[in-house]
Order: sequence, then structure tokens, then C-alpha cells
Amino acid sequence: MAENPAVLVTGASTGIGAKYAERFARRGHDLVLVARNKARLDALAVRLRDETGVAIDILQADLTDPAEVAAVEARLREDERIGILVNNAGGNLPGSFLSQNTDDVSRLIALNTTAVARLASAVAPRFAAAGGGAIINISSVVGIAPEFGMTVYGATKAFVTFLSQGLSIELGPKGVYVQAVLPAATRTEIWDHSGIDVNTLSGVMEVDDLVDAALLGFDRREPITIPPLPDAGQWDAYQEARVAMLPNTRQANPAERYRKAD
Ligand SMILES: NC(=O)C1=CN([C@@H]2O[C@H](COP(=O)(O)OP(=O)(O)OC[C@H]3O[C@@H](n4cnc5c(N)ncnc54)[C@H](OP(=O)(O)O)[C@@H]3O)[C@@H](O)[C@H]2O)C=CC1
Ligand SMILES: N[C@@H](C=O)C(=O)O
Repeated sequence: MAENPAVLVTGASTGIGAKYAERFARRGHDLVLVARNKARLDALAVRLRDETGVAIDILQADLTDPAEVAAVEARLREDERIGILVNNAGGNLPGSFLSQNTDDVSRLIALNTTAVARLASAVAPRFAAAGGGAIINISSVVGIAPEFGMTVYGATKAFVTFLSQGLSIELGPKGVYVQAVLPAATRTEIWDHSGIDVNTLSGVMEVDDLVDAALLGFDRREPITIPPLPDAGQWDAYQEARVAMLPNTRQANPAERYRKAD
């Protein structure tokens, strides 16, 4: 990866994405900021240009609109200055699966999974050909927690974590670094969109702390970064148990317990 490649950040108008933009600008990286709210993007760009002197482009896009996602894909394919993609834009829905509108569910999947995969797909070949580059995918602890009751949101985040792990296996040997970041509750506007008062939650991390921790994981080239988890060994044990189960699934015959009706 070039010394200070440009960074394309999705969901850069507020929250975790805006903080990633600020932190990478302070590290001297030029930026391409993507979101729908142009006024917010412009205000952030003015502040960061003044503070850091980096070059900042705004790419207004609704990542649930295929034509607008395509414009971001084209930028990722064609702009060789971009060496880091922060796949951050994402949302959640209020209510239970039963109460959620089917079209809203579809839109959430488009934002949290389809756009993430399309942007990674757009940039990965160029990164692999160059033998460098990094993709940061913002997942969530909710992706491993069906118990949290955010079923569709969590399913989209399980997709993001799995995608990241698979890309890390495929692209790592080609020099491309893929990081999945799994925050837990972090103080941003997403909670308003989820119909939850973040002030009623305990253990809410401030966005500065979250992104600074995630960037330490990035600097260490961690494949999986879970800023709130005190003992990384718990994730390692979880993965070891998962991997140990896999060889046992290659069977020509059903398991004994499935060979006779109860
Ligand atoms: N906050 C938390 O507790 C946690 C958050 N995360 C993840 O972090 C990521 C960032 O979320 P967070 O900062 O908390 O949320 P915010 O709601 O604060 O920010 C979301 C960002 O995504 C952008 N965005 C939303 N919808 C679209 C869209 N259709 N097209 C383009 N951009 C869009 C928003 O910009 P605009 O409205 O201008 O388009 C905004 O910049 C998400 O992927 C989320 O799932 C993971 C775990 C915990
Ligand atoms: N974004 C949060 C839930 O809405 C989370 O991922 O914890």
C-alpha cells in the first residue's frame, strides 16, 4: 500500500464514518467522502481541509440506489489514488421482524450488505493487481448475537463479518488487507433511527474511542477487531470451535441421531 493512499469512506457525514474521515485526514490521507447529506459532507470537508490541508472530494450517493452505488464503484475502480476503502455506511430498523415493512427490510439489506459487497468487488481487483490496499468493513457484535433481537440488522452484519473473513483469506496472499470491525453500542445517531434512546443503554462507547481503537487494530493488521471485547481469547476460542466442527460435517451418511424417527 502506498505510503499515504487516499481513503474512500462511506457513511462519512456523521457518526463512525465522520470520525474515520477525521482520523485519516489527521494522518495525512486525502479523502473521498460518500453519503447522502451533502451539507454535512461539505461542512466536514471544510473543517478537515482547514485543520489538515488534505484534499477532500465529496461523492453524494444513496447506497440503496443501484445507479448511485455504480458511481461510487466507478470511482473505486478508476481512481488509483484510493488505497483504502472504509465500508462504513449502514443503518438499522426499529421494531421486530414481524413489525418491519418488507420494503424497509429490503432497503436495509441493500445498504448493509449489497452496497458493501459491490464496493469491495469494485476495488478488490485493482488492489490485488497492485499487490496492496486495504478494505475496512464495519460490521457489529450484533452479527453474532441473534439474542439481541435485531434479526435483519444482525443478519446483515453476520454477512459483513463472513465476507470480510472470506476476503481476508482470498486477498491476504495478494497483499490486500481486509479488516472487519465489530463495534458494540457506540454513541451515534443510528440509535435514533432504530427507535432506541441511546441514553437508556449501558456500556455505550464514545465514537472517538471506538474509531481510535479500531485504527489500532488496523495498524496491527488485525483481520477481526472488536474494540469493546476485553479478552481477545474469547473470539479466538469461538473461531477454534467453529473450525474444529467443520471436518466433522463432511459425512456420506446422516448423523446417528437423524437415522431413526423419535
Ligand atoms: N453506533 C453503533 O452502536 C454501531 C454502529 N455500527 C455500524 O457502524 C456503521 C456506521 O454507523 P453509525 O455511525 O453508528 O450510524 P450513523 O447513523 O451515525 O451514520 C450512518 C452513516 O451512514 C450514512 N448512510 C445511511 N444511509 C445511507 C444511504 N442510504 N446511502 C449512503 N449513506 C447512508 C449516513 O449518511 P447520510 O444520512 O448522509 O446518507 C451516515 O453518514 C454502520 O454500518 C453501523 O451498522 C456497528 C456497531 C455499533
Ligand atoms: N448499530 C447498533 C445497533 O443498532 C449495533 O450494531 O450495536
